[in-house]
Amino acid sequence: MVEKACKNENVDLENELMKLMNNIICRMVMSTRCSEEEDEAQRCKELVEGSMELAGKMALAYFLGPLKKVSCWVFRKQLKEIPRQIDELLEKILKEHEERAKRDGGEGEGKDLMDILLKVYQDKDAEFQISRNHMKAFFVDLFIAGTHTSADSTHWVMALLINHPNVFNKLRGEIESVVGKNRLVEESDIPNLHYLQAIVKETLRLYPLGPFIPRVSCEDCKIGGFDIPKETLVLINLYSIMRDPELWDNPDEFKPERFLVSHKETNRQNHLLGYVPFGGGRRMCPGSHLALTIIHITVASMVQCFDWKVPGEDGDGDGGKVNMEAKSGVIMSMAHPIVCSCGSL
Ligand code: HEM
Repeated sequence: MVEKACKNENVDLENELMKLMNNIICRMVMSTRCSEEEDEAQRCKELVEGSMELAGKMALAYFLGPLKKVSCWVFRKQLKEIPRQIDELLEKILKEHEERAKRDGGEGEGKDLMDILLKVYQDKDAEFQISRNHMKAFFVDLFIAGTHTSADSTHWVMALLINHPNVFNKLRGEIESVVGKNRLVEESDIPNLHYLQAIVKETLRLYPLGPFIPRVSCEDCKIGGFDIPKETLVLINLYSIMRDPELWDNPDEFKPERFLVSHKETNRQNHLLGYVPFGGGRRMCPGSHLALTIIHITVASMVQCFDWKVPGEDGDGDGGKVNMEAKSGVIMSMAHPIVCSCGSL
């Protein structure tokens, strides 16, 4: 990004954010990065994208009921091929980790998640015995659930900031007053960046990445006056809950200030007002803290270091607005990814 800013070239934000989030998860899981030379992480990214696309198509067919069985037949080749390729890649990386651990006698530095799980896997006295398949499934979960979600949410935050220069400037002012002008913003600064946190919260309220969450009724029940028989698939519409005018003042308006209240009050409000971008209950997103940490530090760095502009109608790089339309599908991504200039300060 710095290179592109220096050359005054346009940045494809969706692509850059996806690379960044993939790098972060790859580093956590297996100490590798997603760059041109290191194809393992790049391969992970491609396989995750393939799985997401397939999962989206299958989910759509599933929700349409009778098409469920037909879709398994239509996508049978991909349903076999993608998991086989993921398994092959993960097996290779697991073997490399095992060999490295043997060489280091288990004392190597910089342990990643794979090293930690391998230790539990090899420990015959562990309280819970995990298998190789457990480990692989866990890594796939982390990649599928953790990369697109964080990248797309950051994308929405930047879109709203570009379209609301007053909010952008106020955020930059906050970063300057907390961090100063002589160093880069760090993770430890985040608790003091209240306006930043409010902006991210407000973005996730308006653009929840998973707008619907599925549940299956375990017994006959009534919801909102409707009879729901046992074992019915129910979709909970998080998007509508978070734009419900009964719960939120001017629900369609981007107003981060609504979250600038004391911590205690925010918790009370979130509870009462149905703030549910990460779902709720037992199956609530277990990655919410990680996601927020990543989104906060990414947005703060992008606002601290760069000026963001999308081309205007005359294509002159000034005063343009980002189109906020969402793509149709089970994930709420931007329909028109941002391509913009990012002059560095
Ligand atoms: C802004 C980013 C994210 C958003 C908006 C988000 C949202 C969600 C939502 C709405 C659910 C369904 C919850 C429910 O059914 O009640 C979910 C589930 C899940 N998320 Fe996230 N997520 C994000 C980031 C992450 C990250 C970074 C990870 C892990 C690295 C992660 C891992 C998971 C997993 C494993 C589940 C399934 C939980 C289960 O079924 O028990 N998510 N997420």
